[in-house]
Amino acid sequence: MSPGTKVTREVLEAGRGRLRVVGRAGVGIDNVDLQAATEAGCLVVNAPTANTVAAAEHGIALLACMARNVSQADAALKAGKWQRAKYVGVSLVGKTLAIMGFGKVGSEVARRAKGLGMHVIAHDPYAPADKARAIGAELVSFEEAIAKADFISLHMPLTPATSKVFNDESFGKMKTGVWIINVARGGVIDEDALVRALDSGKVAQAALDVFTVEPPAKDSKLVLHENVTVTPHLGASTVEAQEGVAIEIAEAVGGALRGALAATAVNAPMVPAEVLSELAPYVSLAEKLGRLAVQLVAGESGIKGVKVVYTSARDPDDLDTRLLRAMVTKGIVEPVSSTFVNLVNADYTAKQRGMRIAEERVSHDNAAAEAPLESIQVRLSHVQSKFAGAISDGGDIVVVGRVKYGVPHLTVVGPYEVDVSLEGNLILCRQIDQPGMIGKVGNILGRRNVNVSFMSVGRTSRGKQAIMAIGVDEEPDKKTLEKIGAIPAVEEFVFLEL
Ligand SMILES: NC(=O)C1=CN([C@@H]2O[C@H](COP(=O)(O)OP(=O)(O)OC[C@H]3O[C@@H](n4cnc5c(N)ncnc54)[C@H](O)[C@@H]3O)[C@@H](O)[C@H]2O)C=CC1
Ligand SMILES: O=C(O)C(=O)COP(=O)(O)O
Repeated sequence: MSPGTKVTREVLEAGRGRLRVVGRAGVGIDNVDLQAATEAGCLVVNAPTANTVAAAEHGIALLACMARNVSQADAALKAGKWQRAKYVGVSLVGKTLAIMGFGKVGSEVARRAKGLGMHVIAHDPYAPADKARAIGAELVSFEEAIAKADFISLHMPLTPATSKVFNDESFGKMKTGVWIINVARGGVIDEDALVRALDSGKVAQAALDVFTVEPPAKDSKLVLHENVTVTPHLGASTVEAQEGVAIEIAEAVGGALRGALAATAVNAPMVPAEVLSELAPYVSLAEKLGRLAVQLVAGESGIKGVKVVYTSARDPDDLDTRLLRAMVTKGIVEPVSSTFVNLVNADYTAKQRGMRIAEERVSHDNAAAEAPLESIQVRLSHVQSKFAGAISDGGDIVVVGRVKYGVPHLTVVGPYEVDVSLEGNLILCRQIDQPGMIGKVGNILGRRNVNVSFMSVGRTSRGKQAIMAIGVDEEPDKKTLEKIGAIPAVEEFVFLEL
C-alpha cells in the first residue's frame, strides 16, 4: 500500500475479523487509522528501513540543488535565458544544518552533511544523545535548532504533536534567509505560513518533496513560488529502495499471516529483532500459561486481577516484558472471548473487559544463567477454580512454567511441583498419593488410543494430596475422562486444551 491509499476506520470495520494485516510498503503510517486497526485486531506492519538511504539521499539532493538554484536555472536556460548573475548560489561548507527528527533518515542525512563539511545540530526529544554524538551531531532544543540553523531539514513523523510545528511563530524565530528542506511529511509545515515567510524573505528558499495534500492543487502558491524547488514525493523512489521495500513488506505480511511475530509491527509491542528471537520460546510459554490459567477458572466472579511474575537473573533494564505480558493477556482472553484476539489488541481487549494485568520481577540469584528468564508465574487473584488443586495458599489460581531445551514446560500448579511439557493437551488429576495411580490412568488412556506424551506427579508430602499432570496428544472423549474420574482415589480432574 502506498501513502495515497487511506485505510480508514470504515475500511477496517468492514473487514473486521477477516482483515488480519495491513502492510505499508514504506515508513509513514499516517494514512492508517491505527486505533481502529488495533480495535479490530488487525496488525499493521511497515517497511521501515529499506527506503531510509533513498530518502536521505533525496534530502541531500534537494539541499544541494536548492543552494545552487539548479531547478530555477535549468528552467530558465530551457526557456532561452542565460542568467549567470541571477543564479549565484550559496556554499554548504561551514554552514549550520539543523536536522529536525534524528531517526533513521535524519541520522543518515546528518552523516552525509558532515561529509559536505557542514556543522550539524539536531532536535529530537526521543533520540539517544550518544547516537548523535557518534555521528558528530549535537542534540539541541527545538528553539535552539531553528534559531541557529542556516539550513533546516525536516525528518520527523507527522503526529498530532508535529502537525504544523513550522508555522508563523517558528518561522519568526529563524535566521532571516534560512533554507528549508522537507522530505518527511507536508503536514509538519503550515504551508500558508511558509508562503508568507518566502514572500517576506524570512525563508530564502524551500525544497519540498511532500505536501499537506498530495498531489497539491495545480495553482498552489507554494508549488509555483519561484523560490521553491519541488518533487512529487520521490524520496523513496529509487530502483533499489522500491525493490528493498517490496521484499521487506512481503516478508512482514507473509510472516504475520503465518502467525510469526512481526518485528516491524506498528501497533503491537515493538521489540527489537534480537530480543524477539531470544524471547520466542518464552512468548509461547507466556501464552500457554495464560491459556491454562483461564481454563481453570470457574464461577461467575470474572477475572479481575492478573499478576505475571518473571523470575530472572537479568538486570530489569535488560528484560523487556511487554511482549510476554501481551501474550499472557492473549492466552487468558482468547479462550473466553468472542472477539478475535491477537497480539495487537490483547491489551486493549483486556482493558475493555476490566482486567488489570500487574507485573512483578523477581531477581534470581544465578549470575551464570544465560537464559533471559528462569520462570514465569501467572496468578489469577481471588477466583473460583474448577480444579481446587490449582489454588495456592493465598486463594489464587497459580501456574508457573519455564523453558527447558527450548520447550515450554509447566512446573507448578497451585502448591504442587510438576514437570510436563506444554505440547498437545493436558489432564490434571488430583488424588491421594498412593502406588499404582499412573498405571491406572495410563491404562484407561492407552485402551482408548490416547497417546501420553509426558507425565509428572507432584505431591505435598508422602501419602497426602498429589496431582498428576498428563500431556496427551489427542483429546480423550467424554467417556474416557469419566473413567479417570471414577477411579476411587481420584478426587478431581480437569482436561485443558493448550
Ligand atoms: N519522502 C519520502 O518519500 C519519505 C518520507 N519519509 C518520512 O520521513 C520521516 C522520517 O522517517 P524515518 O527516519 O524512517 O522515521 P524514524 O521513526 O526512524 O525517525 C523519526 C524521528 O522523529 C523523531 N520525532 C518524533 N517526534 C518528534 C518531534 N516532535 N520533534 C522532533 N523529532 C521527533 C523520533 O524520535 C524519531 O527519532 C517520516 O515522516 C517518514 O514518513 C520516509 C521515507 C521516505
Ligand atoms: O516511506 C515513506 O514514508 C514514504 O513517504 C515513501 O512513500 P512511497 O512508498 O514512495 O509512496
